[in-house]
Amino acid sequence: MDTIFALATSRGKAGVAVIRISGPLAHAAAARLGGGDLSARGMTLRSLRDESGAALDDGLVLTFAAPASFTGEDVAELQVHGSVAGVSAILSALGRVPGLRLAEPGEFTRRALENGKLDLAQVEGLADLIDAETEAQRKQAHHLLQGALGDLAEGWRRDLIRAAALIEAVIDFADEEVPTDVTPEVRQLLDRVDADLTRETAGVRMAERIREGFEVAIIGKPNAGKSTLLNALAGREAAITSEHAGTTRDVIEVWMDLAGLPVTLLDTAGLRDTEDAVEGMGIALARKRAEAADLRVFLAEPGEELEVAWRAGDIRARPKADRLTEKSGAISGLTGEGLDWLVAEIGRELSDRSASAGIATRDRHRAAMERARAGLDAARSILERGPEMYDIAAEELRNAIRALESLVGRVDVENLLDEIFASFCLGK
Ligand SMILES: Nc1nc2c(c(=O)[nH]1)N(C=O)[C@@H](CNc1ccc(C(=O)N[C@@H](CCC(=O)O)C(=O)O)cc1)CN2
Ligand SMILES: Nc1nc2c(ncn2[C@@H]2O[C@H](COP(=O)(O)OP(=O)(O)OP(=O)(O)O)[C@@H](O)[C@H]2O)c(=O)[nH]1
Ligand SMILES: [Mg+2]
Repeated sequence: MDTIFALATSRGKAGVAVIRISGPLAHAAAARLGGGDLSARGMTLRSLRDESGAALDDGLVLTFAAPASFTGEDVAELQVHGSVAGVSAILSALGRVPGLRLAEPGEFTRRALENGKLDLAQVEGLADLIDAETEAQRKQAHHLLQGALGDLAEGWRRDLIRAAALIEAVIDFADEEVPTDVTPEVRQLLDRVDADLTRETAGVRMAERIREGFEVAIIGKPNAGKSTLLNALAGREAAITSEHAGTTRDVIEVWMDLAGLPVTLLDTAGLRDTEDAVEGMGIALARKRAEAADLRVFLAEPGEELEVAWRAGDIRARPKADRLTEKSGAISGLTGEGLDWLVAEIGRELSDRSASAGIATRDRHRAAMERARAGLDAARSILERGPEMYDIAAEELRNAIRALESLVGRVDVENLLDEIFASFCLGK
């Protein structure tokens, strides 16, 4: 097994930078730069030198002995000054240590997976955690990293193994008097797992929204103040505004952390009938994006017709509150009136929806759970046909169990790994 190393913190100026080394030569390599023996697990301050004895930096050297490390291998860390030149000198010196090579993106985590330190769903959780930019994303990712999906899958797997064992006992004793009818217990086990799988599968859609972000489209007539509103919420001049109706044509996207939720706000062209071909293209695009968005803010007076379907949860905000005497439900991007109300409304609607998110977060999880359910459903209906069909039912249950095992990467993972690790940072 190669010994690999990489900068684990991001490149550039920083207080401290962490360089991680993992593999059989990790401790020897750290000792080579740090001078002298290092304890099996501990931290010492060392003066780091290259092979000619020239000083590189002073840093903390940490050692972890296999298997008690992040990767499960011998690991050493150099925690050095976060200097661009310093880090690059140390990385070059490590590159000259025979037997060491620079890690591929995600390679430390891949080793943690191979050594059973993390399961595949935890690896996905780790990737999501590193990508997390809002509180909702952080919580969801951390839950996955802690092994919540593996724990769920293990519970289901145990139930299905018990159900299969009960059925197989009947098959094995087919010629003898079977003491009890196993079907009530089997049915109960299968019903319970089926209900859990149904709920978790339904939650993936919302978990995906939290992972990828919600789209909220601002729509309204030209000149309603959509772009001014977008700029006020974004806190910067993301869109051009003017007194001319028909200013915005392209869809302007602004990412923001809205009450802990990841949201992309869309500013769109004002909706109206127009003879102008280019404006017409902008309006068609506005409609299309508004229809596809998770939520629409109608910046319009009640009764104003926008020809975009109103859906449950959509929000109406009346424009230009500063010009109104009756201000309820009105906002102004110009004066800031009502913006707290609008943000709270959007936040409340999206967090209500987020409550249905489950632990599973990806298409891969959904597909595995759907395969498990298909096997389980097949087993259940085959069981109804009597004991002579039990061997086929047991086979279906084994398919379901296998699908659950793929959830945590116990089986069928090889072809997935390259894809999953391709998105990892170098040094993770
Ligand atoms: N300096 C540093 N900080 C870090 C990491 C790291 O690798 N280095 N991590 C990297 O992602 C995260 C922490 N994750 C870690 C997970 C496991 C082990 C580890 O040594 N596990 C051993 C021993 C556990 C123990 O001492 O209780 C084990 O699981 O056997 C270390 C870090 C975040 N902070
Ligand atoms: N009094 C007042 N004027 C506003 C308000 N919001 C925007 N305006 C003004 O209304 C005009 C149009 O604003 P925009 O934000 O460009 O309107 P829009 O809805 O993006 O317009 P289109 O892009 O053409 O669809 C500008 O002159 C703004 O300064 C508001 O809350 N109160
Ligand atoms: Mg505009």
